[in-house]
Amino acid sequence: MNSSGHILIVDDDAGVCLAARLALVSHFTQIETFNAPDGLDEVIVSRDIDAILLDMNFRPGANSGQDGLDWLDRLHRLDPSLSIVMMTAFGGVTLAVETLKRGAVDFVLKPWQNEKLIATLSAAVALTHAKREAETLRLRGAESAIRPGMMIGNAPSLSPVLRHVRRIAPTDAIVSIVGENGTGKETMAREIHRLSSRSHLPFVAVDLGTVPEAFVESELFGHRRGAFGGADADRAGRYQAAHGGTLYLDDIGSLPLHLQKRLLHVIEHQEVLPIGATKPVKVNVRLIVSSQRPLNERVEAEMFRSDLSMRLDTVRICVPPLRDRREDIPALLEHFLSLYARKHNLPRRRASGDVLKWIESYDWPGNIRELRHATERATLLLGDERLHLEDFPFLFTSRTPASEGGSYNLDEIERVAIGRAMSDFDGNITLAATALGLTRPALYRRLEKHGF
Ligand SMILES: Nc1ncnc2c1ncn2[C@@H]1O[C@H](COP(=O)(O)OP(=O)(O)OP(=O)(O)O)[C@@H](O)[C@H]1O
Repeated sequence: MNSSGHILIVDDDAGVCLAARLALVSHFTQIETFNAPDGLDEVIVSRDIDAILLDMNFRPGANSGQDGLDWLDRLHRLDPSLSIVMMTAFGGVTLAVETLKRGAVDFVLKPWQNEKLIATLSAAVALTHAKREAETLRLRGAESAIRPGMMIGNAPSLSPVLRHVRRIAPTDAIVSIVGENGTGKETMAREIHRLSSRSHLPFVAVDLGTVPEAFVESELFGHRRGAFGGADADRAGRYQAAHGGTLYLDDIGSLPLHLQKRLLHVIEHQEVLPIGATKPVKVNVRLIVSSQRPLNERVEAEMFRSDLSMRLDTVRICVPPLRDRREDIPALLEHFLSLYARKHNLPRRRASGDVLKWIESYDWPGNIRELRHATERATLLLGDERLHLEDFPFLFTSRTPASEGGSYNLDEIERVAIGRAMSDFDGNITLAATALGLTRPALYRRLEKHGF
């Protein structure tokens, strides 16, 4: 029997490592041995390991098993799907039970019987594979809910945008998407790709705002081996990687001036010249770019070439901020609540009318991304299944400061005091009401009156 599997054996006794390797080598695809667990965390995050056979004691004379338990905890936290089988010459039943409670999948006593060792590790590898497959399916299920085609939104301010998207998607036109942070520009770009004839070919996204300036050229257009120090192999750029499909350049306004002419050339000739290459490579790519502000503002500031701006900005799609499409907030909230409940295996929380009203009236400066993160946080903080104002303390922080300047208007003073109390007590109604000298219903009435 040969179980495909990559096994690590960790024991300070080189003889034990050798004996285990000999017993296992013809049954698994790869065996590695280590005389100490130091550095194991790096190994398991950087390589595809299927099971670990881990000793309990690593220091001379130690026999308490504490080292093994500590490493078991550490590795298990790092990758809960990875099966760890413990081995010891000293452990009795108590220690065995303790390791199983802490996440080990099984326990082997030294000296072992080879058949038993092989069977235990085969089962451990199979378990790792099953857990990873289940995890992949679960995440795939969870993510698919936010994949293109499942875009949430039918607010009146979004409908003309979506109509426009559907009209231009099947063409090869370059599209420029403009919108604030987190409004869904990349989601929109993916939707355009999905609705185009290129949908079965790659969609490649590059956030130009995060690529250091010195690397942008190589990132986009690639390089040949030896083109510069550190270029030890040919590398295709993202433009080539998107061949046949769509290239999405986020934050196009930050493309360095000296590369703007090159991009224009690539668009016009549909060919890229990797750094250090002598012959250009033909590419067939549909380009979608995005920016937070219209590109002509960068042109006016002399940070962007007007010829490139005109080429990129012929079809412009403006994604409205969430505060201008509040009608979509309940659906988005519901969507993220069920997404994160599934992703984290937690009960799905429900938003009652009052909480929903406040969430809807908040301005969401970070737009859909902020709503998404706030919903994930609220799911993880799970107090009970109903959402409470305390789960969204920032709803009040942003409303507080308007009139710090010393207004004499009693109504205004009341509004500021309530905002501050809600913020100081993280949205906890009972504590805020007590601090303000009000009953809970009275505080609710005033929150409503002041439009919190
Ligand atoms: N219509 C939508 N329905 C569901 N989820 C959405 C929708 N639009 C955006 N999202 C989610 O909101 C988050 C932000 O979206 P996205 O990354 O597309 O925004 P962006 O405008 O490109 O952000 P940035 O300005 O940072 O580049 C993502 O997690 C995305 O899945």
